[in-house]
Amino acid sequence: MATSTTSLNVPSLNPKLSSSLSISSTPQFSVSSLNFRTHGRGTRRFIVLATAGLDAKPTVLVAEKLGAAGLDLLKEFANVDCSYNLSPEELNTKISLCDALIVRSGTKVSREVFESSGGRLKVVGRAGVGIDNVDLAAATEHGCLVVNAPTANTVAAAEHGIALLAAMARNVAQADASVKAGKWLRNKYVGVSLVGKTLAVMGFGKVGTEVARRAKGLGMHVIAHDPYAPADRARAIGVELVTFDEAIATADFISLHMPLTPTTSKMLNDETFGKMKKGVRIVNVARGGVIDEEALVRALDSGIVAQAALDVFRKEPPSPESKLVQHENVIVTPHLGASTVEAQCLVAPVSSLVLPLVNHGSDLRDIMPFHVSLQQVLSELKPYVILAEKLGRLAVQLVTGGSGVKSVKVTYASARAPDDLDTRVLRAMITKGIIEPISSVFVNLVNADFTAKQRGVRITEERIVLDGSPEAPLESIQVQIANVESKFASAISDTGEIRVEGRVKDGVPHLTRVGSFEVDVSLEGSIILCRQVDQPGMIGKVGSILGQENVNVSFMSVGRIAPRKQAVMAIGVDDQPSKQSLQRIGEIPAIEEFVFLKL
Ligand SMILES: NC(=O)c1ccc[n+]([C@@H]2O[C@H](COP(=O)([O-])OP(=O)(O)OC[C@H]3O[C@@H](n4cnc5c(N)ncnc54)[C@H](O)[C@@H]3O)[C@@H](O)[C@H]2O)c1
Ligand SMILES: O=C(O)[C@H](O)COP(=O)(O)O
Repeated sequence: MATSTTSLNVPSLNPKLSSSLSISSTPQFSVSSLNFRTHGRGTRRFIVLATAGLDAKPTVLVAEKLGAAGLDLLKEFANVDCSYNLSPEELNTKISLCDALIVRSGTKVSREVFESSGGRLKVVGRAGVGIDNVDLAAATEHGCLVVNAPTANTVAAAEHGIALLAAMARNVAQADASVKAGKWLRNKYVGVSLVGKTLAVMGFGKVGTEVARRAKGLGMHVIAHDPYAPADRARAIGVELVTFDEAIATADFISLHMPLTPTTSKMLNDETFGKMKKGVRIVNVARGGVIDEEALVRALDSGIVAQAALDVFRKEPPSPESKLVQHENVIVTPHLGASTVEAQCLVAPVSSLVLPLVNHGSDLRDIMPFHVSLQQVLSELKPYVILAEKLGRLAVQLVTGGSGVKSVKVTYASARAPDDLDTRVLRAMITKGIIEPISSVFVNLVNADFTAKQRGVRITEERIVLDGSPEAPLESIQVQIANVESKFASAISDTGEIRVEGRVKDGVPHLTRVGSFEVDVSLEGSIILCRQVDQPGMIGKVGSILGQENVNVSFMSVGRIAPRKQAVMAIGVDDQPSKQSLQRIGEIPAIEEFVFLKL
């Protein structure tokens, strides 16, 4: 019988997996091991799982340079095509001949790539953290798995942030260039000191935390802004969590470490630069898109921003004529945050994940820590899976910064017997909904529980067993987040938690409760929630503001405690209203609070 061999990166996939792999002692599998030398960190051992019965080696396209260890492993078990710097057209052509694709941040894995693959592409391996270059929705639609290495380059990115911070403060790059040009300008390149200065770390996740630790070692006063980070984690290393406005208004240095999401896109813009301390210095090793680059040039020219050090750009590579790149007070590096020998060694084994997923991706049971019938997920549970993710997404967007999401309770109401409904897929999707919008982690069925635990999020589940027909798997799903404040006070239930509840109606997920208010709005597009004093004409007023901007309203529903008392209006919109329209809605006298939520 022909034998092809696959390997599994046990440590980074799921720490529990080693136990589930003990099934591999069946005659179908043989297990051996492979050692990766990781510079300065000893040797890491990866289990290699040989699978009998698969005839052909998979073909893996490596579209960007991968560490030697990962490449060697791939070459042993797959046909490897290393083609770098492909144009989008070349990638689209090649992909139809490939089972897996490995990229870094430089390759755009667009919808066209998945469409061009004709169904052959099973896995995209991202040898690094950020997956904003992969169209995840298209990957899901095409049944393609995406895996990344979320922690492998954390230290490298943090070290690069600190390198840029110090180099910027002491004009290292400019001074180096001038000496090499034959000049000796000791008076021109007088720098500023770091000690005693306030550094605002924006995004207190993996990289942000490591930057904060190092900056404290340099004698800086470190504050951080992260709406979702728990204050106790910050306190533990002597960092104070503050609001966005406080962070930017008090900082001498700002270091950016949030993911690029619709909320963080162009977070630094004309308005926010205007609130900064004059002469602030900015470091960005996160993503270029979090800064409005034209606004940064204006802020540099006006002196609001004294200097900037940038590793990342909205478009990479940036145009060599870019005013920002050429600005004398800006130093730049070509997205080098993860580019250390050590980090590339650590991200390379992502290739060891790709191979088993190619071979077993159609039946995830082989690699999952639990057994779930994908058929069941795709048919019966599908709308509930979507509902679960969207409820998680809504709930986390209702949280105000400062307190951090730590305690999530999910309540399933169902007429099914407890052992007749496996809620683990739903829990994973709620975790995905809660964590993905606020982080660069890609949450899937395999890593959901581990990711939640790693971020200190405790998810508890409760079942309410209903009388009646068990034909539908679930009546409702409720998500509650405890011990947090909400940016929409009406989302807080009578017991003090943020509460959202949803149901599936005619196959479509609906939001049916916010806090103590009953609403009914289908979970498509985006949602505006308004609390108002119940009175005639409110739907018309809001509708006409949105209509003037050609924003299509898909659904409107009002839930009230009693006539003419407080009510919550939920408005489903297909398009994103402008800031001005949202502001006008907020200015309607009867509206007491409102929030815009993206699904
Ligand atoms: N330059 C590089 O080579 C390089 C290397 C590694 C990571 N990165 C990038 O750095 C960023 C951080 O990576 P990470 O691994 O620390 O991710 P992470 O998910 O661990 O941390 C991101 C943090 O940002 C926070 N956040 C989300 N929305 C926010 C907002 N609106 N305001 C403030 N904080 C917000 C999240 O709560 C989270 O704690 C990512 O964009 C990643 O792609 C770049
Ligand atoms: O998201 C990441 O992992 C970093 O931005 C590094 O990207 P790279 O793998 O292209 O260096």
